Amino acid sequence: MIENTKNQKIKLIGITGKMGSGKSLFSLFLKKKGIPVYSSDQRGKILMNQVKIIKQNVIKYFGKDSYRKDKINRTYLSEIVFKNPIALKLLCTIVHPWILLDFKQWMSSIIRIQKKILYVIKESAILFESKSYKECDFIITITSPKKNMIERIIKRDNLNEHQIIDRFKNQISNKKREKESNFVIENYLSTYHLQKEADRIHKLLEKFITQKK
Ligand SMILES: CC(C)(COP(=O)(O)OP(=O)(O)OC[C@H]1O[C@@H](n2cnc3c(N)ncnc32)[C@H](O)[C@@H]1O)[C@@H](O)C(=O)NCCC(=O)NCCS
Ligand SMILES: Nc1ncnc2c1ncn2[C@@H]1O[C@H](COP(=O)(O)OP(=O)(O)OP(=O)(O)O)[C@@H](O)[C@H]1O
Repeated sequence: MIENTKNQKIKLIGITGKMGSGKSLFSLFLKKKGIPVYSSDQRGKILMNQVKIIKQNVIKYFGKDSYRKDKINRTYLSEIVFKNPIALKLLCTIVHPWILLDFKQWMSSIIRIQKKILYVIKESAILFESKSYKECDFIITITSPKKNMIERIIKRDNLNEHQIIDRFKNQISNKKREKESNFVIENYLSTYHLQKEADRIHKLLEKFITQKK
């Protein structure tokens, strides 16, 4: 929970789920309602391109090929880290402190600009693994059948099934996520259905938050 300048409390909602579960789409539906969304994936990659120390460390430990034309070489790094948990941990150690700092700065700017919002969203595939869940007031897990997730990622990204499975192996089980979550959204129907679920959760959150004040 974060306090704005008027001592109003803004709740932090964590949205998580395995790769391709639909957490970005779910967050987008809430964003369209005016809810600020911080995407850890997106910001992580921007920071890897922009922050000099990250760049220096990534090159130091993973080699010059980690960057191509000054941009992070996602294919090269993915091939290394998603096959090797120790390498992934090292990359996370380099990048995550910067994501945490960036999130704090983002939050401060939201508090300055937005006076009326009740909650903000932090979207992260690794909300639990990174321990960020501890700062959240409510946690939403998006789940999908494995088959659907794989189909969607193949359609969206230039990845094959083996590469997708390698990433899944580095993510905690849905059982563990669900245990710590306030809401679990099953995304196995249409995107229209997911949108309706986002509407329902938005109303519930508004109700809970205003009741607790
Ligand atoms: C290796 C990188 C460059 C690959 O980039 P790419 O564009 O292919 O993937 P992207 O970052 O969009 O992530 C896509 C999905 O991969 C999975 N994934 C990414 N990082 C991790 C991780 N550290 N642990 C487990 N799964 C991960 C998530 O499901 C994520 O949503 C990138 O994933 C990376 O730098 N990851 C480590 C830093 C990190 O943890 N960032 C925040 C992720 S929430
Ligand atoms: N119910 C659905 N029906 C059809 N397509 C869907 C559905 N839900 C999500 N998608 C699509 O599947 C893809 C993956 O969804 P999304 O990007 O939201 O997943 P994610 O959990 O954020 O994945 P990642 O961790 O890789 O970022 C997107 O192209 C999205 O538009």
